[in-house]
Amino acid sequence: MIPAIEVQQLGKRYGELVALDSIDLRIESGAFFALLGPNGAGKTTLISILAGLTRASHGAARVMGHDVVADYRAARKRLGVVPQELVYDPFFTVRETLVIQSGYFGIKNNDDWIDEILHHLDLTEKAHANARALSGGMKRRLLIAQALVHKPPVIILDEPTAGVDVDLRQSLWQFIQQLNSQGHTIVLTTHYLEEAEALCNRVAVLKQGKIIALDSMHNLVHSTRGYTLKLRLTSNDLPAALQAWPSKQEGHFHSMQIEDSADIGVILSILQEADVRVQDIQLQQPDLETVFMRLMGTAMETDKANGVSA
Ligand SMILES: Nc1ncnc2c1ncn2[C@@H]1O[C@H](COP(=O)(O)OP(=O)(O)OP(=O)(O)O)[C@@H](O)[C@H]1O
Repeated sequence: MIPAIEVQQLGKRYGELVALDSIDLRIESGAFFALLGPNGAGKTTLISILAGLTRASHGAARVMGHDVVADYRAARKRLGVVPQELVYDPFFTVRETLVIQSGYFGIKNNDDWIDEILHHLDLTEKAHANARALSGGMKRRLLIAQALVHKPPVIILDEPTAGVDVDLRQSLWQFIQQLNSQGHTIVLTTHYLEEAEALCNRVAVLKQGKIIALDSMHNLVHSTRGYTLKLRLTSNDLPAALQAWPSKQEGHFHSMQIEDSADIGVILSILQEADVRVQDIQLQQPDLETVFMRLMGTAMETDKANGVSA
């Protein structure tokens, strides 16, 4: 099957700065894909190249098999991008904006689909409101609607839920999941790692223009061994016998890294011997956030070893 997105040795420089460092990436059709990374990692640069807004310095990128430069129109038609920045045309109403956007893709009589999008994004009541009169969250919803007017098989959402309230977030994800189950490929960048973990089945992590992890969400999250044991104790300090244990203080809790469940018994018996009582105990499985933080730490250590400054 043709991959939804295929990127080969793709690089982008801004002067001396390497925003993308010869990356290879294949996103299968039908995936719900998370593109993660800290600020400045290169996510938006990659998206801009795919959307034809930025020219790569070298390498190739294809959307549904169409080269984003040589076959720009075909590639662009297959892609819907929700940009990170709130850009909108202040002169038009919500509905007019969507009709005009449909026109860019040569689509006439798009009313039924526009109504459906407006409904799912809870914008029906604002259909005749001027775009400039919308709240920030509503403007973001309009951007999402604009990206969907031509029913693109590949949808890229760059931080789509920034500034969107909890209720709408839920209904937005339901809609996006519905589109994914109908066969649309979804690529999501977000700093809300919980959202990415719940929704996406594959993930790439970018750091300083390089892909430092690429795997299924399940494999990536379970690549980290061990658990976090959180303890609230009657004493502020850990007993001497536990001082060397990998741990940190988080509010009232001591957060301890343990390898396996047998460690729990060891820790509890040390506490009992030291006459320290446990007021609250929580055991946390590794999650995407733990893995992400570790990956960022490892990448920094590798950079230091290679003499790269952060
Ligand atoms: N037009 C530009 N001119 C110069 N440098 C740029 C330009 N656009 C991006 N950069 C730089 O390229 C690097 C990658 O930026 P990019 O916006 O792709 O990161 P990002 O992963 O999307 O970050 P964020 O999570 O903050 O959105 C950054 O160091 C940024 O400063």
